[in-house]
Amino acid sequence: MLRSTRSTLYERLGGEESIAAVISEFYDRMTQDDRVNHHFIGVNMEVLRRHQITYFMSYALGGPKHYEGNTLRKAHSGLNITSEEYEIAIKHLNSALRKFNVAIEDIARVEAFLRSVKPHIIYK
Ligand code: HEM
Repeated sequence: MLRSTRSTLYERLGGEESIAAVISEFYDRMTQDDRVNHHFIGVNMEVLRRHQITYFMSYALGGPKHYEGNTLRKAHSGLNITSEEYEIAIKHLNSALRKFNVAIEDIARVEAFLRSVKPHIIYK
């Protein structure tokens, strides 16, 4: 069995195709959730989905793609995202990762990364 130190999260999640599926599931959940979906009114979801996929692949998961979107701080400035809304996003992403049978310790790694960028996303 591959030891976790011998492969990247990107590889263990199954590469680009699986990550795209997780991100789609994540956005389905976010846009169906009345507590947060007002943030996505008028947003080009296809562009957002693509940026998210490359963002996760390059920064969060150690994959090969290069993210070319806005910085997280710039993308979320003015959106007034609260800490509670951020927690809802974490829960939906965890559920999406579980649905695709990602190992619990890898889900924890993704969550730890996302917590490290929380100050860039929420409104203070
Ligand atoms: C949990 C960690 C999060 C990460 C890693 C993240 C990541 C990103 C990325 C990479 C983009 C694309 C930037 C671009 O298009 O150049 C983006 C845009 C956006 N995010 Fe997040 N996000 C997070 C949480 C949230 C939350 C909690 C909300 C709202 C409830 C949110 C709402 C948005 C919106 C509305 C945009 C589009 C802004 C626009 O196109 O004007 N994000 N996010």
